Amino acid sequence: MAPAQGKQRQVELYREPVTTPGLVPSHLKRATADAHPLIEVIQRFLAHVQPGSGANIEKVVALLALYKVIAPVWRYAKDLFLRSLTSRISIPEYDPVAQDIIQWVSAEVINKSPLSTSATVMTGDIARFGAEMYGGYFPGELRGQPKRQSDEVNCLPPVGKKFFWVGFRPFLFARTGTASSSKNHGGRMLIDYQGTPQNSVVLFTPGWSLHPLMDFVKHCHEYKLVNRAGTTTIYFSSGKMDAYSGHLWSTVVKARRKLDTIDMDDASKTELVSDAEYYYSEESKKFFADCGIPYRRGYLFYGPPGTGKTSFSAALAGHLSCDLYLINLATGDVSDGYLHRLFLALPRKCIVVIEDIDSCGIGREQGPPSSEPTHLRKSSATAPGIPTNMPNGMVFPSQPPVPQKRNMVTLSGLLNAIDGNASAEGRLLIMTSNNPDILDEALTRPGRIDMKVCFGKMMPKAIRDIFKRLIGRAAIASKKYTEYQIEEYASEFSAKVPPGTFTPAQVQNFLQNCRGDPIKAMQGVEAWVDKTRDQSPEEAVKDSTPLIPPPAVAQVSS
Ligand SMILES: Nc1ncnc2c1ncn2[C@@H]1O[C@H](COP(=O)(O)OP(=O)(O)OP(=O)(O)O)[C@@H](O)[C@H]1O
Repeated sequence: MAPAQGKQRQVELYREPVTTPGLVPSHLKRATADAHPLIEVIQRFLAHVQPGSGANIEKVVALLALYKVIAPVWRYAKDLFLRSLTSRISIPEYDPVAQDIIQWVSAEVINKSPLSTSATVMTGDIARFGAEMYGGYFPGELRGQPKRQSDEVNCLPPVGKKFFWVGFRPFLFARTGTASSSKNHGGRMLIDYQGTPQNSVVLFTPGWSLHPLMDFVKHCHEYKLVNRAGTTTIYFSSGKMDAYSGHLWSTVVKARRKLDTIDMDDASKTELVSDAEYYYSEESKKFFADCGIPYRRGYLFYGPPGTGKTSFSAALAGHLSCDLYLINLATGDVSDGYLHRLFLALPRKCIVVIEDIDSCGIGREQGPPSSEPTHLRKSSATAPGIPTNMPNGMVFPSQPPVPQKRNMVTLSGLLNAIDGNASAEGRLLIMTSNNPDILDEALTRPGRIDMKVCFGKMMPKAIRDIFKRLIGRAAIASKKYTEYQIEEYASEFSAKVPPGTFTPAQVQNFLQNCRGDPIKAMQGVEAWVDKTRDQSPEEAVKDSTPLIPPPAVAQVSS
């Protein structure tokens, strides 16, 4: 008998309350309980504490059933309102415009509102990943002070919706989830020109005009420019699209490098800078348009490694207040199609650098280069029709053979990407090369390359300048030396360094190790020159890098 009693008690305890008789149809009660498991718990609890209270249970269920019916109607009404009474814009998240908006919402809505209840929070390495996703900047990164990425916690808008006011106008900001996310907010996932789903940012505002939205987008862009003065965003192609974010480019934000920190021939620097400034002037834009010339400009920077080709490109981007896009074809990961997509995704004003263009095998399509050794050849910079500003007769040192990597980009693919019909206009293209002589003429012909600039080894003035910058500034700041003394030391130092022998990277490396001490620099320079003179730039830098010996292993006698 005992087991049978136990069974009956169990049935009483867990009898199914949704089947209680009443006005609410039982299938609706069942649907409610299915949608909200908590209802089941409440009903069971009420049935347990007050077994005869069918009416109470009925009220709870009736209320929730009402909610169940009203919720989709409310959603539909809200959607109908958004569709018919608001204007909206959708922007793929990889687009810089979307990143400007995300930054604004992060800084002005999420971070300032005490009522923000959700955010995407990132820190450390994840923050770096976030920086890549969100265009490389953080909401806290204000007044040109990039924060250290490793220990900052940053709040970005969560996937979902955020409502805010700008003045008297309400806005609704929505971010879709990832391509694989089940919550992708009404299917507002954008499909890019390749048919790949992209995360997107959607903005709504009441009214039937797009103007308020466009004004807001402009406002976000200006906000970015103001808050990010003093930094340069560097985009680099990793060769693969990020499967999570769908981004073609990864980014880092760096403190803006000033042009006066690049030691090079003054005439070349001035000519390059004024050419680039003119290129982006209104007058030049009009000239290109009037003449029907595609609005593009190209430079070839050539010279030994470590002479500042990439550094100058970054400084120029900072000077022109635009972003820098770096493409390294030598990784072997970039194909013709991918390169084409990279160029399609460029904004109108930017500097694109294709690094070490000679090292990826491009230029070999038209047959092997001259058999004459590179270090004996004269520069081809005096090609007719191209303004040059390099010292003629420049002789390059012998270069170690560059290991050829798998080359997935063909010359025709590269030409098509940089100035094919589909290629965007407005960019400034810089190709860098250690061996300009082996480049195919089609690549460097006027129209594709408008200026060739040599980045050579250090001459006396540049040596004095780098000494004053790397040693003099700290020494004067310490008040141990006067400006006059530093001038004297700089001249003495430059007299001891043979001209045209060392790259800026080599001299920089030596001076850095002197830690702002001019006496140490003067004492060590002759020995350094003797030791380094015959080394290749890479060997010299490696050799002067202090090695920390492994800890001594204690001898244990048995
Ligand atoms: N002309 C220069 N003025 C100031 N610093 C320089 C200059 N050239 C090189 N450097 C320093 O040397 C390092 C390497 O420079 P960078 O990468 O710009 O050289 P590069 O010519 O682009 O080399 P590679 O051909 O290997 O890409 C950087 O730290 C940079 O600060």
